[in-house]
Amino acid sequence: MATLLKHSAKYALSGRLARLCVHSRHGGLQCLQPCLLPHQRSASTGSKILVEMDNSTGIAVLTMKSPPVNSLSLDFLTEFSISLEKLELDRGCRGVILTSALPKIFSAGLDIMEMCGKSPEHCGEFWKAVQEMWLRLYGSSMITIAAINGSSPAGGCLMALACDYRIMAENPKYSIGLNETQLGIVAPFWFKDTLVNTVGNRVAELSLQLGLLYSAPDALRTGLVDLLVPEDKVLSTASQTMTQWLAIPGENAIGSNPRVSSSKVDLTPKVHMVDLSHSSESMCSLNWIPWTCSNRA
Ligand SMILES: CC/C=C\CC(=O)SCCNC(=O)CCNC(=O)[C@H](O)C(C)(C)COP(=O)(O)OP(=O)(O)OC[C@H]1O[C@@H](n2cnc3c(N)ncnc32)[C@H](O)[C@@H]1OP(=O)(O)O
Repeated sequence: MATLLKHSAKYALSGRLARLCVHSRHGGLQCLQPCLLPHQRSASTGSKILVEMDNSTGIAVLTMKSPPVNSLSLDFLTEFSISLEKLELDRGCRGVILTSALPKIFSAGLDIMEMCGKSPEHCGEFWKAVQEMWLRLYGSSMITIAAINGSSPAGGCLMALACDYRIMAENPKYSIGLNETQLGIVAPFWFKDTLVNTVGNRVAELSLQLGLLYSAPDALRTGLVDLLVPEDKVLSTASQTMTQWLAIPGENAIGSNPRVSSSKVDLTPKVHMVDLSHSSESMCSLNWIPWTCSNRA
């Protein structure tokens, strides 16, 4: 497992996800139904994720559509990771916009029902799925933009932080942040490192210790998000921003993957910087599931 995590999420996780596609009892790829739309667009939808791909631009929109709050259940996370893996393997896809179909909510974070009264085996499977979601998103070779069109606490914030750029609706009622400590849960080091890489040490320290949820304007001030726009402009702005990012010359200029924009050059190493290798075994064991740790204490 250590070697698996040390290498890029892209290939390391393919095997497991591929097996899930075939054998998953959680639905996964089996429920993805492709269909064609005009103008070189294609779409596939599962029960919780809609993926729309524009083949002329190489931009995919991944829309979370799991009412009431897009909570990150095991089923959701499995479908999410499979959808992202499919896009990663599609050489025509260069950028992914992550957004929500639900009014007022981007994602409520981890599904609390997955953390209560479940067997240790289930908790282990769930926690691995959380890690896989993060590895796949943070380690993606595609440009990833979060179009945050609603509140996004805890694991929802982690999803947004794992993207390259964050655009949020300028609605002061929407909040975002890693509020785990408010729930009596210690955010794992890779949650922390993802936040530090975005907002810096001091803001991350205050944010995590106090479990702060920021309003959209405060999130912009602290650097948690990069841009606020009117709610009805979140997706169109994300598309425009994506086009700008994709215009940066590809890495083929320096003899590497032609799909990958050079703006991603510093991103893949972020997964390595967060040194998962030394602790990956324990991360994937029950000892490293934060809420079971606090239960034992
Ligand atoms: C180590 C890492 C550990 C943890 C990371 C995490 O992600 S833990 C989860 C943390 N999430 C939260 O703290 C979010 C809690 N939810 C909210 O703050 C609000 O629900 C939210 C998302 C702002 C939406 O508010 P709104 O007023 O629009 O809806 P309401 O609160 O009435 O919720 C609607 C129904 O959704 C259920 N629900 C909400 N959050 C979750 C969740 N995280 N998991 C599962 N279910 C959730 C809520 O219970 C309501 O259900 P209902 O049956 O209608 O009563």
